[in-house]
Amino acid sequence: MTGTTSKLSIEHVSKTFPIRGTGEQLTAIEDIDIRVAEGEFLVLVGPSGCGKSTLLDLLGGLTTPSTGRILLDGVPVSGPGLDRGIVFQQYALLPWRTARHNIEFGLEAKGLPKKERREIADHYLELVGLSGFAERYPHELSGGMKQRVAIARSLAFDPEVLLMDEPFAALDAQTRESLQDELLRIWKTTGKTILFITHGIDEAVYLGQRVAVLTSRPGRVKTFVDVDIDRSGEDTRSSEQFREYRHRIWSLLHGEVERAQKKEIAHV
Ligand SMILES: Nc1ncnc2c1ncn2[C@@H]1O[C@H](COP(=O)(O)OP(=O)(O)OP(=O)(O)O)[C@@H](O)[C@H]1O
Repeated sequence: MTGTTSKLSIEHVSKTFPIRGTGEQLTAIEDIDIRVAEGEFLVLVGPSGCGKSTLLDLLGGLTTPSTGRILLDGVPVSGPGLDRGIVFQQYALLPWRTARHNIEFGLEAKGLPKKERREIADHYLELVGLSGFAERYPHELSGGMKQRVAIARSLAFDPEVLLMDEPFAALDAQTRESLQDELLRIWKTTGKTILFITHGIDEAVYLGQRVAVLTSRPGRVKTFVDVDIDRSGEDTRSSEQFREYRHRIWSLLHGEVERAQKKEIAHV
């Protein structure tokens, strides 16, 4: 895949941080090279501490790479922008705004008139299955519903890519699985390019067209796995195909998780 056809290019990106009081540097991620195609659903999976949040901060334009570069539609990312929608583990909804007004938030920043904002917000409320909940405040919604609002809010300003940082990690297993289905449906409907970060192997296999397996710190791409499974059946997660992919990714991650745990214990 060449740089010109990629929606999002992460080109040989490394990030180091100074270790306070030592004069030394910690390499959080090293030589990460990922090209995400337009409309692709790419999942990053890696052990704790491998630099997933560091990479997301770089993609969000909150920090800059120590080496390498990040391009969106061929243009270097130079700061935060509405061309990237970010959905976090914690819903980050404004508690004093209703679901509809939370979704309208990004549209206000874009300067859209009130009527248009409302129409767009209602469209995305419908897309995430919350048409009847427009007037509810976040504390009146379940965790799964709040995350649906967060997804709707990110989609409403029509970003070029959707960056998702363990968005379902705080939800119970059943809600998580139903939101995974919803997300696949939304992805098919909107054709958005999605980069999804997770610890979960099942989640990675279920959602990703392609899964990038990361190493323990410093985070590097160990390998890419193309996931080609039939998700149209009743219980995809129990299929033989699914189990084979899960085992393959588990095998790739297993050693990395052990290495990460040893490092944590040794505080290195
Ligand atoms: N601002 C910073 N200054 C110094 N070190 C940092 C900074 N941010 C992250 N690190 C270090 O970089 C490494 C990667 O951290 P990061 O939070 O990106 O990992 P992660 O994969 O998101 O972790 P987790 O899965 O546990 O959330 C860690 O060792 C962390 O301590």
